Amino acid sequence: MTVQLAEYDELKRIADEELDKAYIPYSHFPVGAALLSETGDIFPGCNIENAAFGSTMCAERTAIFSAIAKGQHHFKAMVISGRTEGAIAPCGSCRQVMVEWFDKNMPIYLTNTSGVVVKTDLAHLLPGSFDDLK
Ligand SMILES: O=c1ccn([C@H]2C[C@H](O)[C@@H](CO)O2)c(=O)[nH]1
Ligand SMILES: [Zn+2]
Repeated sequence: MTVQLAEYDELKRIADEELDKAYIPYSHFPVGAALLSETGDIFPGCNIENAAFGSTMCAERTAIFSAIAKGQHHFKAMVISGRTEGAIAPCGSCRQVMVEWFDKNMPIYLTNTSGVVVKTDLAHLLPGSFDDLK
């Protein structure tokens, strides 16, 4: 599965843009995501916190669930961004949700706003995952 450089650049731009949309009154830790569907549409996501901390939604799942709600089931790439020192890393819950929707080798780019980019996939992020359907 190939992702064009222009597609990556657009995903990265949107993931970075989402950092300013994150609702983070509790952690002050913004996360941005952008998901490219097979149809070429891009679904943005930011983290959205809640006073009941467990009701917080991560940026990655915001993007994935928004795409599903639009009827998209097939995806080509995801970019995640953080204002972190190194590359941002998705939490365990997000990795499990990704397994439900992404191919094991779909490119996932873990980035920050200082130029770090790590290209990975679910085979590396969640090896040996529980995966009933595939
Ligand atoms: O994969 C992750 C991990 C954490 N966060 C958010 C949740 C919370 O708002 C903040 C601190 O955990 O970062 C994400 O958006 N994605
Ligand atoms: Zn998460």
